Amino acid sequence: MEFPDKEQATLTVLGAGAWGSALAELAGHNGHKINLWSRRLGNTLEEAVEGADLIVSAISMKGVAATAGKLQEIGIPDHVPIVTATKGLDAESTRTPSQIWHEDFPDHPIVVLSGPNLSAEIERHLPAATVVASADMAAAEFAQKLFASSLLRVYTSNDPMGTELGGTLKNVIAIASGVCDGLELGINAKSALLTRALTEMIRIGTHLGGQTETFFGLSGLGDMLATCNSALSRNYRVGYGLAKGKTLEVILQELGSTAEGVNTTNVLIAIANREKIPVPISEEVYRLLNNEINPQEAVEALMERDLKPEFHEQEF
Ligand SMILES: NC(=O)C1=CN([C@@H]2O[C@H](COP(=O)(O)OP(=O)(O)OC[C@H]3O[C@@H](n4cnc5c(N)ncnc54)[C@H](O)[C@@H]3O)[C@@H](O)[C@H]2O)C=CC1
Ligand SMILES: O=C(CO)COP(=O)(O)O
Repeated sequence: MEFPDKEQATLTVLGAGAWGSALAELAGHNGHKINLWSRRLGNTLEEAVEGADLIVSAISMKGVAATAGKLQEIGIPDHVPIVTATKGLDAESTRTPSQIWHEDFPDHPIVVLSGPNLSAEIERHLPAATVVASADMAAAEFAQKLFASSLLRVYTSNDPMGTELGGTLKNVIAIASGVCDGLELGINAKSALLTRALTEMIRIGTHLGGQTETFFGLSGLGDMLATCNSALSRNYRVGYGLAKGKTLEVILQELGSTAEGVNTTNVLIAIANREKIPVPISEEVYRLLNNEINPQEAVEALMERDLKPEFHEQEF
């Protein structure tokens, strides 16, 4: 499929929160025309997608299925790619955002955009890199061209599932990392946590269809490093706040925006139990978020697990 080679393309960005606004600004910086849609802006979805060369979804996980359903009723021309930038798992169906978009739009190229992209840094025009991944390489290259600039280096990938799961699973680990820093456990502990967390992400991520090497790239390890080391990350702040004795309710109220890791942890544990995949770090995050243990007990539980080799033969 050939995509339009225009100086000025028209992009529709669904979701005018922190990430949707930053993505709109990045594409706008390249001279493209942006139609921004959100429930609060007052324009209709129908108006927003009219004439779009590409549609970007940056809405929170909880709104993806309903918005995709509405857009399906409206209909969009077949060749228009849908780029999904949401990092989460659907609470009801356990599907990823790209799976939802693909089921509703089986004839459209679906592209996943994910990487170490803290929106507050992007808004300050600090340099960053990201990945656009799709089974349709021409569509990934089209998205690459629209977003790449001196502000954002964009790589392509043919592994949408691995790219999407890296960005999604690391939010659970960011909560654990915030706990680690909040309890002031030190750099040895944090290095151990993040390294074992990557093994855990690869174990579940490859089981769900991602490629191992993708988790070592920008959308996996890269995003884990960004999110697990920055107080700009809302998921990190959830863990940090819990370690400092705040309740989840108060932390989320103070954040006032999306921390996907909370819902993702619950869905991930449902998947891990169903598929019988061990996810010990995520399991402790789950118990902590659900008031079954306190932060100190979570650390003790991880330290006291059965002794074992670092790698199983079948891993990697
Ligand atoms: N902020 C960041 O640094 C980054 C965020 N992301 C991901 O992007 C997604 C959105 O995050 P933010 O923009 O930061 O969150 P936000 O809380 O700032 O904005 C959320 C957006 O989703 C919309 N929304 C929420 N529920 C909805 C529903 N039921 N129907 C339709 N729209 C709905 C809101 O109106 C708003 O436009 C999340 O999945 C997040 O993990 C990805 C990369 C970076
Ligand atoms: O995904 C992100 C950075 O890549 C944003 O992280 P938070 O959602 O934790 O703020």
